[in-house]
Amino acid sequence: MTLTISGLKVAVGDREILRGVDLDLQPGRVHGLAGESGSGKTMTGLAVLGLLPHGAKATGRITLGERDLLGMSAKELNKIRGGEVAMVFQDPATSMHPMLTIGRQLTEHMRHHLGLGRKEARARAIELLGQVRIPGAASAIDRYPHQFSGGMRQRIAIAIALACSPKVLIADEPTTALDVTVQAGVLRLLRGLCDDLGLAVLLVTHDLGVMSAVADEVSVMKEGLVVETGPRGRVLRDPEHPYTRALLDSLPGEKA
Ligand SMILES: Nc1ncnc2c1ncn2[C@@H]1O[C@H](COP(=O)(O)OP(=O)(O)OP(=O)(O)O)[C@@H](O)[C@H]1O
Repeated sequence: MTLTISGLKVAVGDREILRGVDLDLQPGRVHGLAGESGSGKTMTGLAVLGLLPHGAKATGRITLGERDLLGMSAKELNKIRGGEVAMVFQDPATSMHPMLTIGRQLTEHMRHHLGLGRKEARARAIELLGQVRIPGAASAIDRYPHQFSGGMRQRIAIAIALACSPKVLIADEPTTALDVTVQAGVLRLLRGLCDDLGLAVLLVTHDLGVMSAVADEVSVMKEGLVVETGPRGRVLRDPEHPYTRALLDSLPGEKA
């Protein structure tokens, strides 16, 4: 399902944080969103999920298929969030409950959103853990988050995000907190899931290396606006905007 953001503005008090963002996410495509710290990447993702900070006001349109998410009631949005649109955050330690087994975290989600019974939910949880390549899924399901490495925890967080078969996945700096040696594996996993499940993925990252590894399209944000958008190869090799060029020039010895 296509998710289209058009003319999205977000203000907190009289401060404009997003000043008219346009983005188009397509099924089976990874759309990378780059830009300096504070440019509004995270706010864009949070706006899609209806999770903006208290007091923030959003205008414009965010359409999922035919439906406008910005016009939805809190109850309707609650159904979409975690159901049709899911999110993976930078630090899996903060998005998972430390005192609950990963099986419990996976199944609660499905029981709540999909109304599955205990047994069914557990079977699907094991299947999901296999899908994100957790070894020995049938026994891993009864362990706690701290019993896994950071990379494995992020894979589990991805499994939780996928539990209700979302159409859109927003991944906000999903590999930034990870050791470089495991980053590539998590990115490959995201890419594979996008292809296999036809997910529309928004990959928020300040890291253009991450971008060049997996994104199909790239958008670059600066001060609350998308200043450039296009196919990855074109944007990273032949940027039109001086700011994108400056971002590329700041990469240590690496060009996309
Ligand atoms: N809770 C909040 N209330 C008000 N303003 C906020 C809040 N959180 C963030 N902001 C402001 O919104 C702007 C955009 O922040 P955002 O987190 O979207 O940037 P970002 O591009 O994701 O940066 P980073 O790469 O550092 O995460 C920043 O100027 C930030 O100060």
